[in-house]
Amino acid sequence: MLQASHVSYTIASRTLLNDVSFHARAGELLAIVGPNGAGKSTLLKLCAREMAPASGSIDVLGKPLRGYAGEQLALFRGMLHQQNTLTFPFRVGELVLMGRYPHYGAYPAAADYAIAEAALDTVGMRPFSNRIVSTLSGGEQQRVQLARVLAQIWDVPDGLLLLDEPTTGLDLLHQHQLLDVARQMARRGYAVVAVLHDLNMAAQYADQILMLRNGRREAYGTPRTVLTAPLVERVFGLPVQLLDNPCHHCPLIVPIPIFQPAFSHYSSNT
Ligand SMILES: Nc1ncnc2c1ncn2[C@@H]1O[C@H](COP(=O)(O)OP(=O)(O)OP(=O)(O)O)[C@@H](O)[C@H]1O
Repeated sequence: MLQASHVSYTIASRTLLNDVSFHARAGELLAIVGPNGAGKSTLLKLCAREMAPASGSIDVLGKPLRGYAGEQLALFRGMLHQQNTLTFPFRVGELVLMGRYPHYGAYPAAADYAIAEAALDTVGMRPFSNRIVSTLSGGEQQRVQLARVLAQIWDVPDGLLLLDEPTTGLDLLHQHQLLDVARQMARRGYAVVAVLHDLNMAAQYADQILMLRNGRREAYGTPRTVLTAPLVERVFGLPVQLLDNPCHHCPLIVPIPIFQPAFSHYSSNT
């Protein structure tokens, strides 16, 4: 579905991504993981065509990403950003219906309303349809934004769903619910790419993992091949123990704290 080949990105003579290649396949959820500043969001923005690579190529459905018109892309590529700022007091239902905008002419059709409602149902936010979005909690807003993106690509056969740290601000139930929805979208035939910080969530939900460090591809493959203790330790700088998750038959990463007491230099004598 999406093929990135030898992608590099430079800004102000600083290389943020260096020779990164991967394939996001239809039917699969690909997790991008890595330490802060590794280049994960930058890579996702390149995949969304919000920016263009300095070198290398990104193809979608066998065609260069840069060859698509913006309106064409909006029909099948949805992107959930880390932060979404609203400058107008939209209601929840209105905002989600906006996701359908690329698909309708002057006015939404009955099918667009139905899809917006179904997307809100999927994230459990339909009872909030009439609320002003800014009055919702952070996690509720995140779920509404996901519904908007889902509504956008709901009825296309081979959509591309890009999620940048989608579980931020969500409670335990809704973190899992969100990634379950993402995986269900993948199983419906979409290619789903999600930037995730929680390696155990990536292990549980991703079909493939791309691990970045300092803008470079450090590892790429199934959770079992990528999430090894030596690699996680090397990339994240934290010793971990690797167990077998008995519920999901995937790796379970247990960090081993190495930190000194943070306030030891403020002893009672000082
Ligand atoms: N416009 C910019 N100008 C200069 N540096 C930038 C710019 N945008 C991003 N960077 C730097 O590029 C690096 C990669 O940023 P990016 O947001 O892709 O990282 P990330 O892996 O998503 O990090 P995090 O996990 O903290 O969200 C960071 O060091 C960031 O400071």
